[in-house]
Amino acid sequence: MSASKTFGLPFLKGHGTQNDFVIIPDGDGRLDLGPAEVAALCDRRAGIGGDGLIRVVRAAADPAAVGLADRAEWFMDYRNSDGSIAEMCGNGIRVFARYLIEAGLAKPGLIPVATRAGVLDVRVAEDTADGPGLITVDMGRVRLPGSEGVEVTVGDLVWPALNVNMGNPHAVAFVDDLAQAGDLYTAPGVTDGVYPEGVNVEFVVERGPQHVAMRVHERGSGETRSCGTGACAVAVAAARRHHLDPSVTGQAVTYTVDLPGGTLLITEHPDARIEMAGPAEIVATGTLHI
Ligand SMILES: N[C@@H](CCC[C@H](N)C(=O)O)C(=O)O
Repeated sequence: MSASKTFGLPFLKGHGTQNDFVIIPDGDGRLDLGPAEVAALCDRRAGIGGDGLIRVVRAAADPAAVGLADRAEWFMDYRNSDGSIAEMCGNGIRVFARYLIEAGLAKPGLIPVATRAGVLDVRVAEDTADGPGLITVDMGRVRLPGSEGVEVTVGDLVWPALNVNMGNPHAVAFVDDLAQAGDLYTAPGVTDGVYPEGVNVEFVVERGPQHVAMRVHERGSGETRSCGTGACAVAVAAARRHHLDPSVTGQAVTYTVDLPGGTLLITEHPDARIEMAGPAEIVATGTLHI
C-alpha cells in the first residue's frame, strides 16, 4: 500500500485456531474488492497479512446473497489470500460471528450467517471466567461425490484420497507421517479432472480412538495452520475408515482433530449433518490507508 492517503478503511484481524483473516466491515455493501485488492491486503509483507479476507456485509446489500436475506441478516463474503472466491470457510465463519458480537451487531446465542454455501447456523456460547465462549457451527450436510481413482501425490509418494464436499471441495489422504506431505510450498498433485475448480488437500494421521491430526494445503492460500471445512472432511473420512459411518451405525460420532494451530471437535450425525466446535478471536483493529 502506498503511504499517500486518500481515505481510511477500518479493518480488523482475527483468527480461528491460527487460520488468520483480514476482516473488512462493509455493512451496506459499498466496497468493490477485486482479486488484486484482496491479494494485496492478505500479503504478509506489503499488506496486513492473512490466509484469507472476510468482508462483513448485510445479506440484503450483496447480490451474491440474493435469496438468503430473509433467513440471515449478515453475509460472509470470503476470499482466499490469492483473491479467489471460496464457497465456505469453517474457521472464518466462527471469526465472523465473533466479530458480529464484539461489534455489537449480534448477541451470543444463535446467529444465522449467509455464505456462498447457503445459510449456516452459528451458536456462540457466553464468555466464561476461562475466556471467550466456544463457537459451534452447523456446517450442513456433507456430500461424498465419488472417490474412485482419486489420488494425492507428493513427489514419488501417492495415496488414495476421499473426495469430500463441505460446500467447498476436499481430497483427504491418510498418510503414515505428516512430514510425508513435505514443505507444501507447492500444491500436492491430485488426479486430473476430478476438481475442475481446484481443491483443498488434507493429510491425516491417527492419534488414538476418534482422534486424528492433519495438515492442509488450501486452494488459493497454500499451507495454513488450520482449516475448519478441512477438519470436517477429515472427520468424515476417518469415520468411514474406522467403520463408524453414522448413516450406517445410526449413531453420531465425534472426532478430535488436531491441526498445527489448535484443535477442533467435529461431530457427524446420521442425517449427514456436520457440527464443528472451536474458538475464534479478534486480535487487532486498525485503519488502512488507501
Ligand atoms: N480455511 C478455510 C477454508 C477456506 C477456503 C478454501 N481455501 C477453499 O478455497 O475452498 C476453512 O477454515 O474452512
